[in-house]
Amino acid sequence: MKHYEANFDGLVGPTHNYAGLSYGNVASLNNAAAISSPKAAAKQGLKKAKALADLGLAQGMLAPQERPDLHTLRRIGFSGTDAEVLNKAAKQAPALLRACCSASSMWTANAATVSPSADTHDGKIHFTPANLVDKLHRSIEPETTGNILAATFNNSRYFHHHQHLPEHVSFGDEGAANHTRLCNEYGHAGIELFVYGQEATNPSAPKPKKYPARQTLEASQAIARLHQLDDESSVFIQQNPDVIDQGVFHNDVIAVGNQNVLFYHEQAFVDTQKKLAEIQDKFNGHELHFVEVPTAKVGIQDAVKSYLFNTQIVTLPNGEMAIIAPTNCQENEAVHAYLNELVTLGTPIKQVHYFDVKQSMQNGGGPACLRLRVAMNETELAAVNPNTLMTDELFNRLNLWVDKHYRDQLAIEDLADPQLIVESRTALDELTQIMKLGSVYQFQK
Ligand SMILES: NCCC[C@H](NC(=O)CCC(=O)O)C(=O)O
Repeated sequence: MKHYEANFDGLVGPTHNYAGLSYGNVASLNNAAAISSPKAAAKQGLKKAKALADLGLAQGMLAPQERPDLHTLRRIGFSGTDAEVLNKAAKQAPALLRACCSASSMWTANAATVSPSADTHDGKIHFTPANLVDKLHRSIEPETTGNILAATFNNSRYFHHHQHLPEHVSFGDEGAANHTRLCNEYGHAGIELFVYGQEATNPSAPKPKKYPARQTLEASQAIARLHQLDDESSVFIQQNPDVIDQGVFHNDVIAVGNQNVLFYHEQAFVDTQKKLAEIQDKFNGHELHFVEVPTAKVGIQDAVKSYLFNTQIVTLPNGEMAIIAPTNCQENEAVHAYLNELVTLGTPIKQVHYFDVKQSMQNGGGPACLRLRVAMNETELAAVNPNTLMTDELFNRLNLWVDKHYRDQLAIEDLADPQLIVESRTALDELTQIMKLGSVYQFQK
């Protein structure tokens, strides 16, 4: 039986914009009110996804969400026709309108946490959409995320879909961005690392002083229970609160793992040595590579700016590992030098491939934020909705679809344009036909 780790990238939605919505995410705040290009953003993402498929990797796409989110605007009291709802929100509550227009579902690392069948008791792949309660614009994603995941992984024999965790800060959950799996081979049982920012039920435990810790230990533990993971194969690690205060709002901004490699910054975790020993112990004596990047080589600011750790580490068909990095890593001297050195260090990582995903980077989302990993065997992969899997044909179709429906430029004021509702719905309706998703959006119900 063959095994894969598929990446499901989030297709950038037609309203991609820079609204400065994510306090604690330095890029989002720094680029607030900049003019975006939804068309360029979607094409950058598609190009990266297609390049990974061309490298021989299993690659899928996840549909974006309906924005502006008229359903939420109506829920909070704006009434009338769609255009009236939008106009009233733009005048009376522009900040709420901006929250209802974000294309943030593109960062599918935050769509859900996924545990492959080799790790779970019932032998199914488990999915729990992230509730994303820390940010208003993201907290409106989970229900539709659940619909899209169910339409993509649409076979109950292999895929178990859970509801998102209760919508309270005690259960703040940001999905796979705070979850890494280490294993020998993708098809073998692995250990799942859950990295959290704070303990909700223990006020004396360490937490950041300035920026929010979006993930709680309680949420991570709930996911491990739901996904039927063993204690022997789960490790809970606290993220260093000091680095959260320096802009590391998710663990995937400071660490990433693949198979038997954990690539992380010296300052990433609390109790690092103890936790590495626990990982080693639970890994049952198999060879592990802890690739630690010292502050002396790459400081936290450089890591946050370049997104050195928001890279994807992938295993190529020839067994070598490659790093999929944003071009921002090439442009940062210290980081570029580090990556050039890394491929010579004798770790399994032998190649670096750079991609321009700047439209996403300007909102704090790198290559790793743009993808949700799903480790699968060939039977499970064959059970995935085939119209979501990247092929030459899907790539061409989606590029034409973007050309037809997406704007070249979008300014914050444009979010009040009722025409954007029509454009966005027309595009998404056509997309659900291309990807054969059925009715996953509110406007289709
Ligand atoms: N995993 C990367 C997530 C990036 C995302 N940025 C945003 O939502 C920015 C949106 C804006 O500011 O317009 C976030 O912070 O959750």
